[in-house]
Order: sequence, then structure tokens, then C-alpha cells
Amino acid sequence: MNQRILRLVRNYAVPAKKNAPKLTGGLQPLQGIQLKKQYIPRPNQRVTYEHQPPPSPSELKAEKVIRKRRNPWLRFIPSLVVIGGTVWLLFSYNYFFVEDEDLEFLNPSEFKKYTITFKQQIDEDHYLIELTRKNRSKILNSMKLKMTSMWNGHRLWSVEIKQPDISIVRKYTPLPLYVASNNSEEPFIKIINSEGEEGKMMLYIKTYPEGEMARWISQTPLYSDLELRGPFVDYEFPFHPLDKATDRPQLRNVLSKLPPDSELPEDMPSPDNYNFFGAGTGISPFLQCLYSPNPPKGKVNLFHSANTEEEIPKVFSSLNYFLQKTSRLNYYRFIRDKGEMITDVPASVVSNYRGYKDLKFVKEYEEKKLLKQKMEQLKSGNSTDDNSSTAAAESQVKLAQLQDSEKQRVEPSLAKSKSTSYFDNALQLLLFKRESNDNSPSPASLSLVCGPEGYISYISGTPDFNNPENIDAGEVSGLLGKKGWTKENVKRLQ
Ligand SMILES: Cc1cc2nc3c(=O)[nH]c(=O)nc-3n(C[C@H](O)[C@H](O)[C@H](O)COP(=O)(O)OP(=O)(O)OC[C@H]3O[C@@H](n4cnc5c(N)ncnc54)[C@H](O)[C@@H]3O)c2cc1C
Repeated sequence: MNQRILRLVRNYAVPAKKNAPKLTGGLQPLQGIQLKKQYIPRPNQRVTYEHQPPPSPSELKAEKVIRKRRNPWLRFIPSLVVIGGTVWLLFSYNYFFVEDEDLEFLNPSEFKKYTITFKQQIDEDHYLIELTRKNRSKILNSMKLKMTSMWNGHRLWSVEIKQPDISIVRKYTPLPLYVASNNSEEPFIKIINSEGEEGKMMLYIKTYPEGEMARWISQTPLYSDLELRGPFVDYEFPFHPLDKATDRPQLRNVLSKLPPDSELPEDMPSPDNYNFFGAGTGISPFLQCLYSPNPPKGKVNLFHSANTEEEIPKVFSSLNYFLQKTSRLNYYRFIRDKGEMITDVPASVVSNYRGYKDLKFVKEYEEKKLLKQKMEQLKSGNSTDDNSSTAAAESQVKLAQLQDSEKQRVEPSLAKSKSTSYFDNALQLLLFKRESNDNSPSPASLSLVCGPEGYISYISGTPDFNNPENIDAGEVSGLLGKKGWTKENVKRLQ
């Protein structure tokens, strides 16, 4: 029986299916057996137990390269390098070429952006506006080694502000002031005394009901940008030999921090005194000069006219008070509302500078200064001179002679200056002022006038710029004319 079944199974032929896979190898299916699932043999896997030699370094390297290539991120490296390089190139171009042109505070032929960082309404139509140069910190960093202050009391300068909507420009006089803190009711407005404070300025402006620019500036919101160009020098003070010898220290907000004036060289002509006549915002050029570094070395008689007391910012009053206390300023205020008017002016005197002969004193003074410097270098062993021993001997002899002659001449004042500290200086000046109590104007050799047309005419006559040279050819009349002032010693600023 078993034999018969076995034969039947062997002889059974499976009917071929349409989609049946083609058999490629392995065992032939047993004939006569109906299989539920077609058997498909797997490809043979050879397992070997042979000992493989370790891969050679070149094989290892090749394997590493293949593995690296398989990392999907590595495919982006070339693109990332190209993108990074392009960004760097753009940044460098921008930094070295495009932005470079903008790394200055002011330029007379190009408008620069300034942001309104503070605005204070003083009265109905007067404002204090602080402007800060855009990118100020970047400019300060780029200028670190070659920083020169834009403030200099030896000249009066202004900037032009553009109103872009109606394409007009107007001139304004910047003051070397900025808001150091604004936490209390009254902001603390400070004089720009150091490099780190550069790049800011304060404008004192008056708005007119029909006026375009001042009204627009006063209504422009805080942190908006204005476009400025300059500086434009409106007036430069006449040369005086002392300008070569010494600078007067700049005013400070704290009197005790004001360095004492340097001793003026003996043989030099004394500095000249000036009269400044300013009305309304016309006071700004004079305050610019008095608050800047290198202010006038002589005394200034400032005649300040205003419609009301309220229109004068408090900071002006306190700084002018300090100037008075340090004997730099005689300050006379005329408030129209109180019926105060200038009715008289002092007569003129001739300049203390006697012409080219005085220059010899400057030369001598400079020689002495150089010699002293040389001696100090030698003392500290910093001389770069090859013949230093000979030079030292010569310098010592010369200096001894100079010191002897100088001692005889300036002994008393020298002794005084040695013991003078900043505080002593301020105190001495204060006491001197209190004792003397003399408020009469100092004799001046030059008068400057600035303000509305009517005011200028009243003080000094009408200016006349109707000539090809565009210089003021108008005769001096008014109060100054009556006291003998002429075109040679009067300057009208308009
Ligand atoms: C070198 C220089 C520096 C200056 N510095 C300052 C400054 O620091 N602060 C400042 O506020 N101004 C200053 N000015 C004046 C300033 O340039 C503008 O003339 C003034 O702001 C008016 O311009 P506005 O566009 O507002 O008025 P505008 O449109 O020019 O004038 C409109 C009307 O306002 C009246 N008006 C204009 N100016 C005066 C005036 N001075 N007196 C009386 N009425 C006037 C006129 O009646 C005019 O019809 C300076 C001018 C010069 C030349």
C-alpha cells in the first residue's frame, strides 16, 4: 500500500500556473505534492572560516573616504564654503569701502545722518534739541588714534540741516553740550570735554509761526533722523601770538575740575578782550565759542538780549555763572519783558597784538619749550640723539642760563603757580571776584553782533552784502557806530 502511494505521488505532475515564478535552482519540487506556497530558494551565503589578513593603510584610507562620502551633511560643505565666502566678501567690501566714507562726524559737501536723541521745550517757541551721529560708537572706534575734536573756540561754525520734503536747508549753530542723564525733572546737560563724548551736539532753536524749518525740526519725533552737513566756518578770530604759545583750558560743569589757566609767557602781548552782542538764538555762536576747547584767552563782555527770562535754558545760566566766577566773562542780560534795553556800549580799544614784532616772542617761547622738552627726555634717558652726551651738556648750559633769567623775572608768579591746584584756582577766582565786585565791561578791541535783523541794525547798523565778494560792506552805525567802532573791528553775523 505504501509503495503504491509513493508511486502515485512520484508520478503526479503539477499543472503549470500562469504566474508561477521560474525556478532557477535548488531542489526540484516533489512531484505530486500540492504546495501551498511556492518555494523560492535564497541565494547561497558562503560562510568561510578562513583567517582574513588585516586591511592595509591604503585600504583603510580608501574605506574612510568612502565612509565620509556616505555622510549626507558632507555633501553641503562646498556650498557652505561658497556661501560663507560670499558673505565675508560682501561684509569686507561694505566695511572697507562703502561704510568707510561714512566714518566721519561731519562733511561740508555731504549730508550725514544724526538722530534726535533729546528734545526739551524751553518755552512756547524755544527748544533744546540734542543730535547724536548715527553709528557714533563705530565712528569713535575707527577714529581712536586720529581723533580731533570738532569743537574749537577759535572759530564760530554752523551746520546746514536739510528738510527733505520741501528741499530746503537752513543753518544752525551746534553747542558742545549733551544730556549726560535724564532721570530727574531737570536733565543734566554736560559740556563735551572728552573724546568719548564727541559725536553729539545741542541746538537751541526758535520756531516762527510761518517758519518752515525750525517748526519742522521741533515737530519731528524723538529718535527720528535729520540730515546735516558742515562745518561751515562763519567767523575765525584774528591771529594773536599767544595762540601759538598756549591754549586756555575748556570750561567744565564742575568748577573744581577746571584746570588753572597756564602761566602766560612774560614777553608776550596780553590777550585781547571781546564784546559779544547776541539776541534770542543769536546767543548760540558766542556760547559755542565760550563752552568749546580753546576759548578766547582774554575777557569776554557778553550782552545777551531776550524777550523773556523763560526762553533762556537753565544750563546757559549756570554755565555763564561759572564763566563769570572764573573771570572769563562779564555777563549782561537784557530782558525785553522787564523793559531792559541796551542803550550804551563800551568804546573800542586797540588790539594788544602789536604786529609782526611780537612774533619774535613766540619764537623765543617755542625755543624754550623745545629745550625744556629735550631736557626732560634726557633726564628720563629717552633721547634718540646719537650725540646725546654733547647735546645734554649744551642743553644743560642753555637751560641753566634760561632758568636764571626766568627766575629773576617771574619768581613771585612762579611760586604762586606751583602751589595752585584746580580747587585752589577756582577758590581764588571766586574770592577775587567777590572782593572786587567790579562788573564794568573790560576794554575790548573787537565786537561781534548776532541776532534778528532789527537787533543787528540797532547795535551796529545795517549790513550790506550787495557785492561780488559777498563781504559785509555796510558802514558801522547804531550804538557801536556812536562809540567810534568801525568795519575793521565789528563783525555782524547773519
Ligand atoms: C550762521 C547761522 C546760524 C544760525 N543758527 C541758528 C540757531 O542756532 N538757532 C536758530 O533757531 N536759528 C539759527 N539760525 C537761523 C536759522 O537758519 C533759520 O533762519 C531760522 O530757524 C528760521 O528758519 P525757518 O525755516 O524756521 O523760517 P523761515 O521759513 O526762513 O522764515 C519764516 C518767517 O519767520 C520769520 N523769521 C525767520 N527768521 C527770523 C529771525 N531770525 N528773526 C525774526 N523773524 C524771523 C520771518 O518773518 C519769516 O517770514 C542761524 C542762521 C545762520 C545764518
